[in-house]
Amino acid sequence: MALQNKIIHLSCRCLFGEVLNRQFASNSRVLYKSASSESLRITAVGDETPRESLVGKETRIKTLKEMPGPSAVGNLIEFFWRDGFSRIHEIQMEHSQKYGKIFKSRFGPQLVVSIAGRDLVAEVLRSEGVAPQRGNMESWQEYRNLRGRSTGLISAEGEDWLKMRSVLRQLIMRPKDVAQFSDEVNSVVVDLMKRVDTLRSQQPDGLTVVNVNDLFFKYAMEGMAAILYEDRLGCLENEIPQKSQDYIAALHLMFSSFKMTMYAGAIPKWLRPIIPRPWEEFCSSWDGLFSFSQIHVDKRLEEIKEQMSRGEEVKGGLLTHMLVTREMNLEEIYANMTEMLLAGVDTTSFTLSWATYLLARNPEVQQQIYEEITRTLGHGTIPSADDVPRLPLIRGLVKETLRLFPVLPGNGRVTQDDLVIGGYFIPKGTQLALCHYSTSMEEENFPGAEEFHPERWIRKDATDRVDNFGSIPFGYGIRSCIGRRIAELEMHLALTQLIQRYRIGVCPLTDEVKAKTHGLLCPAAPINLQFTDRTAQTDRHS
Ligand code: HEM
Repeated sequence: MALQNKIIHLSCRCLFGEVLNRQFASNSRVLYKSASSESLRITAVGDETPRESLVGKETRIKTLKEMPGPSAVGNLIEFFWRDGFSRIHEIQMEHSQKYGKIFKSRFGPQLVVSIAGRDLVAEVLRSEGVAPQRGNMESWQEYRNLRGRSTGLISAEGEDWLKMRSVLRQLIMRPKDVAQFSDEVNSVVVDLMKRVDTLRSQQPDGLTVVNVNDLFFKYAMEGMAAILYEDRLGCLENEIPQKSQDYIAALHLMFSSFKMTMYAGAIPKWLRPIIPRPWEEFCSSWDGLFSFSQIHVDKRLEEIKEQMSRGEEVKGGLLTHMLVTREMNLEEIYANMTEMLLAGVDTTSFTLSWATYLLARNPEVQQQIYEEITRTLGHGTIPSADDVPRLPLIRGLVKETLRLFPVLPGNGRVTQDDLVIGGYFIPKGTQLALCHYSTSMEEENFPGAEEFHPERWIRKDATDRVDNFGSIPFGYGIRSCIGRRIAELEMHLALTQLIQRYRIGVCPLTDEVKAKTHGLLCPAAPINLQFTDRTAQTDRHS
């Protein structure tokens, strides 16, 4: 054992955020840690002397072998026989109830340690280094090497990731940076409302929008194009331009093969000549996505060049800034635009679908939110990013939706140091799965966890921080979602205007809709909703 007969440093963050460095002895079979210590980073330093003051307060650190978890065969049956891939969120819950807040699973040669406790998740994320690694991205990197493409923020690691992250962080991480996109987003919201009117007018009842996710997919795509490419695609028009239809089809293909993008890497390379299809589809869907982004980036680049050649001042948004400053090279810009689009469309559209579904099924909550909006903005005022802090229930609505339906039900990390988590020694290089879905459904983290209560997120006063590692749908810390503020802006502005204008109701066509995992947590059946114009009468009754 690598740590045999050595002193280990345990660096733990106490309740007040202070980092405590401790030394403990290890011998051939037993490692020790303080019973009260939390996240622990371990470094072997080759000294055998235990700190006397700690002796007696210690508990034994257990090994991975001792960690409970489902058997490898059980996992195989669960995933391949019982279609576990579409029930990852449920399996998380079942396993955490059965094996506890930390357990191990084996997927072929890959050992994964699942962390299903709020405080343990907090420990892992709070003890991260400067460039955390999310998971095995080998297949993504292999595609990029094959085509001479750059990695983007999702697929990059180490120095490459740090460089790109520091560029993008300055541009889109703070609410005030994305507030400047308010007008662009609102112009897309106007098109969204027109589209709602058109779609419901095509139904016999004049109210129903069938499969709202299709609508929100187009809204999210249009919104992302407006922000990322500084361009409009016409996805929400009655007649979608052919070019944009092709893009949408390409994106649907990309998203529908998302599972493939996640699992193609799991198929060993030597199997590719025998089963070539997964890898081929994986590559061709990436080809489509990269070329989609490249067309838009190149178009903006040409416009900038022309403006410069005419001696005009170049003004613009995110892409213009990136192209003019060249803090990233062109290939890195293509890659980041591609990966941000991939990350930003389905995530936002599924969340909007769930949010409207929850509003429809909870009319009293919808009415409270409507009243907050009219009280704060009056009737018909178009909200901007600056208004959102004055609409705590709209923010609570998005948070509560993402708690109940976290688009990414789990997240990954590869440990970059030896760690002790939950009393177990976890060697460097171990794949961790952070079980966000199960922590967000735990009663001890969220009383009445199954219920929809947007108001649970409202702060009572300035000291009341509703930080809860039980629900961190955008992740936490240095490697968290870079697009969080963009996604929130798109969702807050769209939901505020939808609630202002319509009473959203359940439709007889839709019964209860369950969630399934398809890469992301998405509705297992189409969500059909009714959008009734609010009038003086419907304003008062829900
Ligand atoms: C409801 C909407 C969204 C949700 C719930 C969401 C959630 C997440 C989560 C959980 C992660 C992983 C964080 C971690 O590993 O700690 C992530 C990463 C990421 N997201 Fe989002 N996301 C959303 C929208 C967006 C949007 C709109 C964009 C683009 C503008 C975006 C771009 C990214 C990127 C580039 C990363 C990788 C960051 C890095 O590795 O440094 N996301 N997102």
